[in-house]
Formats: sequence, C-alpha cells, structure tokens
Amino acid sequence: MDVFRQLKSFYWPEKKLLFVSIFCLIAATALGLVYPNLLRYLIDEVIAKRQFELVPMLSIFVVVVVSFKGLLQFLHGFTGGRLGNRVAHSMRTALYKKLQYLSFQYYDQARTGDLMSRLTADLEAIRQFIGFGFAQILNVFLMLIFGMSMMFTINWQLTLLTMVTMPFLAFTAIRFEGKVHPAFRMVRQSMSTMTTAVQENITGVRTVKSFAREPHEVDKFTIRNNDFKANNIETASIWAKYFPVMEVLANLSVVILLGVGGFMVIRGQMTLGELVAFFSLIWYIIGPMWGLGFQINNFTQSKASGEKILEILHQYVHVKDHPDSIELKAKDVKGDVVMDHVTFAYPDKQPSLYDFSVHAPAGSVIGLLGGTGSGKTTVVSLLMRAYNVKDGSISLDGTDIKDIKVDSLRKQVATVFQETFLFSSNIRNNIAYGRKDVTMEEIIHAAKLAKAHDFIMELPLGYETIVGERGLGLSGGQKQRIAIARALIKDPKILILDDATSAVDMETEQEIQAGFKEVMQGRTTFIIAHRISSLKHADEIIVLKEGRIVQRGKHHELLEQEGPYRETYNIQYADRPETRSYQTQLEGRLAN
Ligand SMILES: Nc1ncnc2c1ncn2[C@@H]1O[C@H](COP(=O)(O)OP(=O)(O)OP(=O)(O)O)[C@@H](O)[C@H]1O
Repeated sequence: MDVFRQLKSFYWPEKKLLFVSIFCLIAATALGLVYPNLLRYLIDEVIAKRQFELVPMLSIFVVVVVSFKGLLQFLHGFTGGRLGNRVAHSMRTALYKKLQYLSFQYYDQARTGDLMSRLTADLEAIRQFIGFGFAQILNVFLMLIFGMSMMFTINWQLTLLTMVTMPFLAFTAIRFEGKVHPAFRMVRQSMSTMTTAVQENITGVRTVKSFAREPHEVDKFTIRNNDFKANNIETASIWAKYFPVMEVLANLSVVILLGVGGFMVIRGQMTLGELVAFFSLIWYIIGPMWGLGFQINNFTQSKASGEKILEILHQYVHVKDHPDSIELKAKDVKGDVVMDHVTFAYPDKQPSLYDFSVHAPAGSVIGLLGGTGSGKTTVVSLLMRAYNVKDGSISLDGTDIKDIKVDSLRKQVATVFQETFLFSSNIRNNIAYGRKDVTMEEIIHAAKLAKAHDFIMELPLGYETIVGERGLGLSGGQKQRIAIARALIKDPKILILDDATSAVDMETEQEIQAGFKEVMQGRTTFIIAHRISSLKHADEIIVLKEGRIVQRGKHHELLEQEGPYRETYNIQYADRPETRSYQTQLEGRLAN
C-alpha cells in the first residue's frame, strides 16, 4: 500500500470523485439485494396467497429499483472514468515533465521501449485501478458480506451447506489467475518482439535488400511468429482446463442448494420464495469467488505499475540548480571559457578525459582533433554541463558553470551534434526550434548562412516541407545544414560544432565556415572535426589521444611539429601537389 500512499498527491485532489464513485457502486450493490427479496415476496405473498392485485404495484417498484440501480451504475462509471482519466492525465504530465529534466546520465542508460511502456501500459493499469479496480475490490467484499448475511438470515444451515464448495472455487480461481497471467504476459512479450522485428525490418529495409538477406529476415520472423502462436495456444489451453472446473464447482453449490433447499421446502422447513431468493443470492457469492484471482492480480499489477512510475518520478536529477544559482543575462555574457585541469569519467568507467585545460577568450575559435573515442565530444558535453565535473572546473566569464542556472547556461550555448535530429514538423519550425519569437526573415537569414536556403527553395513546399519521422527524406548534408541554421538562429554566445559538417562536401563546408565568420564575430566557437580543413583557421587547435592532450597550438605551429596533427595533414592532403611542395619546403627547413 506504500506505493498508493506515495501516489496520493495525484488522486487525493480528486477525492470527491473517488468517494462518489465508491458510494454509487456500494449503493448499487446493496440495491441489488432488493431483487431476491422481491422474488421471495412475489412467490410467498403474492402468488402463494393469490393476491394478484399486488402485481402492478410490485412491477412499478421493480421498475423504480432497476432505474435507480441503473442511475447509480451510470454515476459510478461516470465518476470512476473521470477519476481514472484525471489521475492518469496528471501523472502523465508529471512523468513527461520529469523526463524532460532528467540528466544526460539517465538517458545514457535508459531504454526507449521501457520508458514508452511506463508512459502507456503502466499508466493505463493505474488509470483502470484507481478509476474502477479499487472500487471493485471493495465491492467484492461488500457483496460477500451482504450476500452471506442475507442468506444466513433466511436459513443458516442451507447457507453453510452451499458454502462447502466455495473454498475450492476460490482456490481454483486464484490458481487459474496465477497460471493464465504469466501466459498472457508471454503472449504480450512475444507480440512485442514480433512487432519489433517488423518495425526494424521496415526501417532497415535498404540494408536487408542490399545484403540480399530477405530469406534470413523471413526465417527470423517465422521463429517469432511461431513463438507467438505457441504462447497463444498455451493460454487457450489453460482457459480450456480451468474454466470447466470452475464452472462445475460453482454449479455444484447450486445443485446442493436446489437439492437440499428443495427437500427443505417439501418438508416445510423453508418457503418456496425463500428458496428462490437463496438461488438468486448465491450468485452474490459465486461472482466474487470466481473473480478473486483476477482482483488479486489486478491489485498486484497496479502496484507494480505504480512502482515503475514512482521510480521515474523519484529518479535523481544529477545536473540541477542550487538555491544560489545565477541567472545569466544574454547581453552581459561575453563568452570567455576556461576549462581548468578537468578530469572526467563516465559512471563506472575509466576517465575519458585527463587533466584537460583550455582558455577560450570571448570570440575565439578552438579546434578539437583526435581519433574516435579520444574525448572530443566529452569536452563539449562538459561545457554545456551535460554532466557535472568533479575534478577541475569550468567557468564562463569567470563564474563556475556549476553556479549558473542550467537553462540560462544552455540558452547561451548552441550545439550542432554529430547526429542530426529533425522533428517531424516543417523545415521552418525545425530551424526556429531554439527560439519562440522568430521572424521568417531571421529563419531565411540563418538558412542562408548555413547554406541551406538554396536547396530548401528547390523543394516544392520550400520552408513548409515536412521533414523528420514521416516527412521528406533529406540527405545527411542537408540535414546537417538545417541543424546548423537551427543553432545559428539561437544567436548563441558559444557555438559548438561536433563534427557538424562531416556530411557536406568540402566546398560547401568552406562556404558554411565563411558564413560562421560573419555570425560568430565576438562569440566563442568550439569545432570538433576530423578534417584539417575545418580547423585550420582556429585560434588554438587541441589534439587529443585517449583523453589526453598530445598537441596544441595554431595550424602552422602544429604542422611544424612531429606528431599526429602533421600525420593527419599528410594523409588528408597527400594527393595535392601544393601539399607535396609544402612538405618538401618543411622537410628542407627541418633539415637545416
Ligand atoms: N555517454 C557515455 N557513457 C559512457 N561512456 C561514454 C559516453 N560517451 C562517451 N563515452 C566514452 O568516452 C570516451 C570518449 O568518447 P567521446 O565521445 O568523447 O569521443 P570522441 O572523441 O568524441 O569520439 P568520436 O570522434 O568517435 O565521436 C569513449 O571511450 C566512449 O566510449
């Protein structure tokens, strides 16, 4: 119950709906007890005593009772539905909000499928339980208490006799649920692996076809399809086994009731009306017994779902503001960045960066070069405070970034990531993403600087073209240029380009860089690149190897040193005649 206590803040504000819903259900159940008594009255008082003039009044009474019960059931459904949906709505909002603010560190471990299922299936379980499940469990107990006490008042001996099979029925029902539930879970699991296979196959259809792996894919799917079939058959056979047993046990008590009860009526120990009332009351007991397993499972499932939801809500946010965090004002930010002896390791890993220091004065360009996994992305991730630095420090205009409000810091930083993500919206919205109040002129200006305007205008719908998930497929270079325009429109004080031009040709890259020069006047830029051509104009180039700085300096300084920078240069410019002559010159100078 601790889970539901912790979720109280979501359902307690809706307590009026909760109480009305429970009250209506209890009242409807209690009203249901009028039927057996009416039957008893009809048989014993009206039919047996031939007082047929009472029939119309009795009929009207039945209609009133039925209508009133119907109204109560409607109110229960209405309030329960509202309650469940309102609670689910506020939980969904809270979860989504929490997911927005969880740190990069959380997402490094999180699995999309798992998060999606918490936001959908687990929330649905909670919605059902709070809306209806809880009231149903309460109702089961009430039905048992109401039904049994009424039966006891009619005839206690017959009540005890008919109850003989009930423990067996309850036991079988619980066992049935215990078997059928895991079987259902297996069906759901095999369904999800089957749909994942289909989804993956459709997404990766180009790879499948280009490797001519269609038969392999069909085989892979067949295994999953067979699995799904086997699980369904298994579930069906559990139903087939248990249902007749439950049916027999339930009806056995009815047989006992009719046999013994009939005998008692014949011997005059009981009236016929009482027997008929008893017959109708027995279903008040059989129903809850039959559903006992289901109710128990429903409760444990909702509890498990609640735990999964609470796990996200209670998830620790690693990167957050402290009470004295400073709010940056855009106009006061200069962009002077200092990283001082930073050593950083991802959780449970060896450090990815060792003793890294750099001073990037406002408006300077810092280039980062190094092999894959050398720590370049880590440097810029730390800069936007994707992770907290424990050893060493990072400051912006002299203030440690730990003392700056996270969102105000990130508003000053625009990053173009290695992998471009476009939202399923039009190009205009994708470019304007970083800002709310943006004019079409500004969007076009940014697109022109990113050398994206021309190809956008060639699309039939221009800036209105839908891209992303189900939109138009753009080339890697085109996507990158949209992402660059998105970063530029943010008007950042610090621009980070993480291999942002890797997918565009050299000529376009040069043009984009010329555009940067215009916009980046007085702003600080960090460029990560594998091409020397992208970095050579940087004020300082830092070469990383396995998380350590192995070289640093300007382009011409680094070329004059033995080391990875010159090796990379030689590889990339090997075919160019001017490189050969430069190298010959250099070698001559080095020899002298
Ligand atoms: N989110 C993460 N969680 C754990 N380890 C990580 C994470 N990101 C990077 N690493 C590890 O840190 C090291 C440095 O990675 P980083 O991404 O900074 O390298 P990089 O120089 O940018 O490489 P590339 O050029 O391939 O992008 C690698 O060993 C990598 O496996």
